[in-house]
Amino acid sequence: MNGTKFVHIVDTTLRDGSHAVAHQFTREQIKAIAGGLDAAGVEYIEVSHGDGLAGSSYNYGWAALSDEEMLKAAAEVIKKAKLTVLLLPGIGTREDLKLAIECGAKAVRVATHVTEADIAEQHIGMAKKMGLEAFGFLMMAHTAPPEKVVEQALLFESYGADYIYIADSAGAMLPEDVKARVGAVVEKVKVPVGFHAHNNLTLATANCLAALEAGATFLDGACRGLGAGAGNAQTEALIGVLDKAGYRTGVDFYKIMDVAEDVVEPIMQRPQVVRNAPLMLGYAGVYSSFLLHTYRAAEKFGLDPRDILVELGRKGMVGGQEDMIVDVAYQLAKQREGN
Ligand SMILES: C[C@H](O)CC(=O)C(=O)O
Ligand SMILES: [Mn+2]
Repeated sequence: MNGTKFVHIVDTTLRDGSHAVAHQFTREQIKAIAGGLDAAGVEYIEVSHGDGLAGSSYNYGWAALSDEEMLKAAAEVIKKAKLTVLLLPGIGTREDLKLAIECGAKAVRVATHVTEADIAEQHIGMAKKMGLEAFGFLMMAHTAPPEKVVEQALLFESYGADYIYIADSAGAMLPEDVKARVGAVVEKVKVPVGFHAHNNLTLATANCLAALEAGATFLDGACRGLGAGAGNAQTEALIGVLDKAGYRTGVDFYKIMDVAEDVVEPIMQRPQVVRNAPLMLGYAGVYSSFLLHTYRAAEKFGLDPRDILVELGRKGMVGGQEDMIVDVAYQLAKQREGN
């Protein structure tokens, strides 16, 4: 039992979940989900295109709504939670961040590849100057050893980040991998540390517990797990598990289950189960956001999505290289023809 240890919950249904609905959330859906999460007591509600502010594009996928429309819809119904946005340096700009604040954002997660924290210096600095809570979010953390993750986390901290997040973007980590990275970072930084899981290997909730054991105090979830690849840790399940394990979250278990079942489940385009391709994402260590792009490329070239994912993993493709998926599929198809 963990006595009275408090775990801060960031729900990312309306951001990571955007990947799972091909960025087509409507105003009504955003209002219903954000309102439900707020009433359930979720502390941070992340709302953005799946790839962050200004992510709507040919490369990442066009969104049904602009950032402004999404954020305003959420802000209209949020009474207590902190409206949070994601920003990837190189995609989102100062202007996007200013707009997000005008729409009610209180926190930003500045996300970089795990070895590229240095590109976030200006963005974290300007977020702090603008009065936002700033998270440094290290993506694809399984690709770097713990010492490297620590080095990068310290950079975020030196830029003024209030919190550091370690993201298992490919859902590729085992609990021991999570403990090694989260534990090493917790030991070296002074700010609180969080963990963002993907369920590609069915380990999202177990990995969240491993992160807490290693000293994390922030966790991400998404209702029904709605997120890229096989999705994220299921917020409602996480709340139940944390309660049983003796942690407090301030989130009402019944209310969050109702948001998941009555509001999120009806809008899901497919059940967030671990099908073969998402499982292969985790096994091959591929960025979860590549899943839908891979399905499309597989269909176009008559390939098995798993073969494309294995090749993407072998090539070490990272977020931002979505355009290379078609290229890899084309090369594989040509090789097959040759054989
Ligand atoms: C931009 C990514 O989708 C951020 C994220 O959720 C991850 O790396 O995982
Ligand atoms: Mn994610």
